[in-house]
Amino acid sequence: MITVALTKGRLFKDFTDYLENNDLTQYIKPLSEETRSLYTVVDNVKFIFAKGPDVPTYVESGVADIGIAGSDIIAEDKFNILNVSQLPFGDCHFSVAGLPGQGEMKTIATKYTNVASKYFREKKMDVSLVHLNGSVELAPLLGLTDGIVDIVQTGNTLKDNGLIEYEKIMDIHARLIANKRTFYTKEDEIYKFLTEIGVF
Ligand SMILES: Nc1ncnc2c1ncn2[C@@H]1O[C@H](COP(=O)(O)OP(=O)(O)OP(=O)(O)O)[C@@H](O)[C@H]1O
Ligand SMILES: O=P(O)(O)OC[C@H]1O[C@H](OP(=O)(O)OP(=O)(O)O)[C@H](O)[C@@H]1O
Repeated sequence: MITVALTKGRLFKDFTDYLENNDLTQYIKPLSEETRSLYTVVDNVKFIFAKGPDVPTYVESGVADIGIAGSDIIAEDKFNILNVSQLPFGDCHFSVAGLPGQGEMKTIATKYTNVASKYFREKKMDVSLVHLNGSVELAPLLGLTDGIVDIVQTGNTLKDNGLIEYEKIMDIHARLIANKRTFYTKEDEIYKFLTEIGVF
C-alpha cells in the first residue's frame, strides 16, 4: 500500500482535470465521489485529502509517501522532503501588487511572510509585513498597507479590486513531492502509480 496526499481545493480540481484531459481514467471516479470522507482507497493506493500547506507535513513524516503540493507552499516553509518534479498544472505566480500610482511600498500584507521577507531582503528594501490569512487585496484598498504580496493566476481578483501588479516575484507550479525514505523503500509501487497517472 502507498499513501498519496492530495489537497482538497484548487489543486485537487486541477489534478482531476489533468487526469481527465489525458484520458487517465483509472482514479477519476473514486476521487470524485461526493463525500466528507478524508481518505479513499483504490486498489493498493490510499489517497488522503489535506489542506494544501499540510501536504508536505504528512509527506515529511512518512505517513504519506508522496503528495501534490504547490511550489508556493514549499517556498514558504522548510520541509525535509524530496521535491521530485514539476507537474503540468497549478500554474500561477507570486507578485507585488497595489493601487495604481502607489509610491514606495513600506508596508505589505501577505499570507506568505517568508517568501515576501526573503524577496524584500534580497532587494535591500526595508518593508514591514502584516500577516493576513486571506482576502489580502483588502489591505491596500482600506489603507492597512501600501501593497500586497500574493498569488496571481487569472488576475481577476486584482482587476476587480482596482489593483495592479508591480513586480512578479516567482512562478508557481504544482509539484510532486516524496518522503525521503519511502520513495526508495516503496519504489516499485510508487513508480507503478506515477506511471498510471502519466508522471513517469
Ligand atoms: N488563484 C490561485 N490562488 C491560490 N492558489 C492557487 C491559485 N492558482 C493555483 N494555485 C495553487 O493552488 C494551491 C491551492 O490549492 P489547494 O487545493 O491547496 O487549496 P485551496 O484552493 O487554497 O483551497 P482550501 O484552502 O480551501 O483548501 C496553491 O498552493 C497554489 O499552488
Ligand atoms: O488571479 P486570480 O485568478 O484572481 O487568483 C488570485 C486570487 O486567488 C487566491 O485567493 P483565494 O481564492 O485562494 O482566497 P484567499 O484570498 O482567501 O486566499 C489569491 O490569494 C488571490 O486572491
